[in-house]
Amino acid sequence: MSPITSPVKSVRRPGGVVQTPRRTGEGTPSRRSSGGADQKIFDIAALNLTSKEDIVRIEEPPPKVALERGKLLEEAKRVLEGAGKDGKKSVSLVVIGHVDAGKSTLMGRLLYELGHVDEKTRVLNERGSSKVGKSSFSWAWGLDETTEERERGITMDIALQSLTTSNRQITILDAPGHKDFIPNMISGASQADCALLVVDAATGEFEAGFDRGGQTREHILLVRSLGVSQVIVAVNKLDQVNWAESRYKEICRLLKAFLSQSGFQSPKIGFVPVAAMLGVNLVDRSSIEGSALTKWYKGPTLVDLLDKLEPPVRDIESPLRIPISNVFKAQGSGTGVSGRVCGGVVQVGERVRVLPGDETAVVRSIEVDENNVPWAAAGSNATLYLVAIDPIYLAVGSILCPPGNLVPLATAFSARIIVFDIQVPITVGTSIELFHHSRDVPATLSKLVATIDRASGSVVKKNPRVLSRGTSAEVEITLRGGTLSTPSVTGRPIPLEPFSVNKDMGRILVRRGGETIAAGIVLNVIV
Ligand SMILES: Nc1nc2c(ncn2[C@@H]2O[C@H](COP(=O)(O)OP(=O)(O)OP(=O)(O)O)[C@@H](O)[C@H]2O)c(=O)[nH]1
Repeated sequence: MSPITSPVKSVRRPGGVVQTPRRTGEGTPSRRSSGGADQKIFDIAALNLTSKEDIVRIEEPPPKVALERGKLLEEAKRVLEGAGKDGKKSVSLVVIGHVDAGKSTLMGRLLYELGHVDEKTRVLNERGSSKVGKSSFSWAWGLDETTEERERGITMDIALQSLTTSNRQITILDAPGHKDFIPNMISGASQADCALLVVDAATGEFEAGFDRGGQTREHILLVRSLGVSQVIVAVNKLDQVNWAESRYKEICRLLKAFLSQSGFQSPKIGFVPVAAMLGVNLVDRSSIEGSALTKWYKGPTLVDLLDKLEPPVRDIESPLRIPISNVFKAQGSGTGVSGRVCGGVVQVGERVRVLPGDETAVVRSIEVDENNVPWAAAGSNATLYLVAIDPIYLAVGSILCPPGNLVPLATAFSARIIVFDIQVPITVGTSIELFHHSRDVPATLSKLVATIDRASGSVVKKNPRVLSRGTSAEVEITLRGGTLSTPSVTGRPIPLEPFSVNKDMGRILVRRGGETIAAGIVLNVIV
């Protein structure tokens, strides 16, 4: 079969390898990676696949499976139930919020406070950022690693980090806030269990993010639609408003109402006042600056809240599903792919099928949170090093599954969607951008089957002419071919599974003209 040509985007692993993205998506600016000294640039298109080196790689004897299936499941269950390494439960957290809310600064400072960033790196980032006149971004430099991100002072792609608290092992996905990079944010959010929403308390800034068109609102709706049900809200930059309790309370009140309306339940929403740049109330608030906050705030710190995040139930009994969010050249032999395990368990030595396509690969090794592990179960954000496959068959958006239990391929499917707060109603034939995990493809809303009552699920109107804001509806979606900017008639099939079979695999987002217009779940594959 012909090689897969779907667009490639990247998720960076700090200090690791980076792949140059080749995206064609509407509203998705191309991103050039700087290729820092410790970063190896890898472009699939530039690979010389017929070189001797690659042939040797492909022929390397693959490792053997260590555990028989039943034993593997037993062990995975035991570890997940009784918690993982060091008795810590694992959760993944996407950091979201409007542009410049302070997401990268917060994570950079938190990693430092928790001892995950050494003093030498901190000083280097401080000096480097000050040299280019961006000293206020020195903490963000710990996550924004590319030259372009550092020069522009914005996050453009997802940065992966991990940190530990007393009871949790947390994988952090720092998402870009700028609206041009929403597709990358969606890719990160679809790999997360929980969200950390950062909002800027400064006068006018919170409002800019929260008003219609602001990313605070859009990110909340997106993460909830992608299955995230726990959120911590860090009300940041309180130093900018003189640590005013009234401002904090007002922001909490507005956000709580919007979060509830978006489907978050009260016990799963936490609020915490912070000043990321000064490090106040992240791990403690004992500093001089923190004393202004302690006059009225006696609640938990950010770390206290992180330490209580509850991992959702992991579906390890279901067949293996790993949507690929990143592909890169491995050091040594093979190709690295990373993504969230959305079902089942994978172990070293297993053969996996890559969909779409006819190819299989063997798992040479697995990394979770930068540690080598013998297996990875549902819920893990894992990196798999694959051998016995030509890397040209590995692409962002493809799915890894067992050769004997494939994900159906679809060019048309039915879905239940909820229409967001849109200005222009949706009509039959609307051209859309369909998002499924890290894949985005051109598609058409080919049929409006019925509008549905959100509470009872019963049909309100069959064959409606239009769908307006807030409507819930059953629709049919047909993929189109080509690229998002130059679509053609026939779409290539993509792997899709109904929500009733696998929740993580059955969620979709619908965008039009750079705006997210609906979220939904896959009901049935039609063809
Ligand atoms: N005064 C003050 N400034 C802060 C604080 N936290 C972050 N900033 C500043 O806010 C600006 C934006 O910070 P970033 O961390 O890059 O924001 P971001 O949300 O990661 O930005 P994007 O990812 O590009 O959306 C920087 O100039 C920071 O120094 C804070 O607690 N107080």
